[in-house]
Amino acid sequence: MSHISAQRTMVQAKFWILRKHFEGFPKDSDFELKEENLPEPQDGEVLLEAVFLSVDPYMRPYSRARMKEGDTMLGTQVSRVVQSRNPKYPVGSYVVANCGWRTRSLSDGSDLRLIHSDWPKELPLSLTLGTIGMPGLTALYGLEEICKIKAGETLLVNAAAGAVGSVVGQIAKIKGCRVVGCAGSDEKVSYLKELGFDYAFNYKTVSSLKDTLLEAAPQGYDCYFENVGGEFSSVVLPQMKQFGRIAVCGSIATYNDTELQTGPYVHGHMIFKQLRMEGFLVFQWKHKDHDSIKRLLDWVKEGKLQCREHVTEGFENMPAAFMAMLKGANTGKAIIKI
Ligand SMILES: NC(=O)C1=CN([C@@H]2O[C@H](COP(=O)(O)OP(=O)(O)OC[C@H]3O[C@@H](n4cnc5c(N)ncnc54)[C@H](OP(=O)(O)O)[C@@H]3O)[C@@H](O)[C@H]2O)C=CC1
Ligand SMILES: C/C=C/C(C)=O
Repeated sequence: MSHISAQRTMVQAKFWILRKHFEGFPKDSDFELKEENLPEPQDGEVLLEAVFLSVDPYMRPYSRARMKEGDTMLGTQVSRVVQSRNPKYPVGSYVVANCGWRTRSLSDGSDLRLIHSDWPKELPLSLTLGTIGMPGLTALYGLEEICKIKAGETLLVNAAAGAVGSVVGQIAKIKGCRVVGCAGSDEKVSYLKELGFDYAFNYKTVSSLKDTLLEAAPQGYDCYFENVGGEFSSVVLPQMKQFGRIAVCGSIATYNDTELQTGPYVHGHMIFKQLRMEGFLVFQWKHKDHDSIKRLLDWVKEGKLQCREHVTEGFENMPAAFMAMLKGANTGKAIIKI
């Protein structure tokens, strides 16, 4: 009898594993879809059902640094609590969960952030994975903690139509800056103009990146929010102003490289322009997240911060959505909807 009841309470979960470490750009065959049965939650545990999942650039470098072949693809999701033996997370509540590419998961609560029940009805919960989540916090901290941006300054941001970049540009505008952004298609450039960027260009079609940067800001740049890395930076550095600040947030142009890129050395510009260049990870300011999330949410509610999402339907399409994001298919945050 007890055997029958145990069988009845199992639920099926699907999950994507890293079948083979990526070599260069990821391939379909690097991923594998698996299934397993999950038991009922034990004391302190909850059973989660994924509603929205995130695909992010960090999954590419972190796959090598933090995963071994056979591991579940890492990542965050918005999930609904469907069974609970943890009073902090009642049935029906929603959480941001750090449980990877999975449809259902058991959690002891340690990797969850509750989305408060007063979350505005008119806003999709998926924003907690984008503008009002990790990418939005990255934009805010990079600007305030690293660039220490001030009204009247000129900022350059690349991958500007993406999850982080679109928030960077808009916050810089809120703070009274002149904002120059670039992205990889004309449609994205139109979006940047809609968002209020002062100058936007398609880095894939300009005849000279150097001349375009010069035209956009003849006096140079006070701050550079670096999302891309590689050759692009070599062109930007000479155009920084004295005492310019560079927030090194990401290096997506190099994540799929099999050999290290070399470029012009930066030292001359760093010294004679007295530049400050600092790499950072968003988690450094975790202690500020609670207040920062509220600030981002308030800006969204006030209409000062606009959000766009690139939504892919279906858990089975996660690898395709991830690879498409790495190729630039997304405008705004890349999200998977179950
Ligand atoms: N330091 C931190 O704590 C964090 C860092 N990041 C980093 O920020 C960056 C942006 O992340 P996120 O906003 O989530 O992603 P995005 O939503 O911006 O998506 C990635 C975008 O990168 C652009 N891109 C891809 N390949 C290249 C290339 N070779 N050269 C130039 N642009 C390219 C594409 O846009 P396009 O069409 O314009 O080329 C693509 O849409 C990444 O480098 C990421 O690793 C993100 C979160 C936290
Ligand atoms: C947390 C995200 C890190 C990067 C580099 O994307």
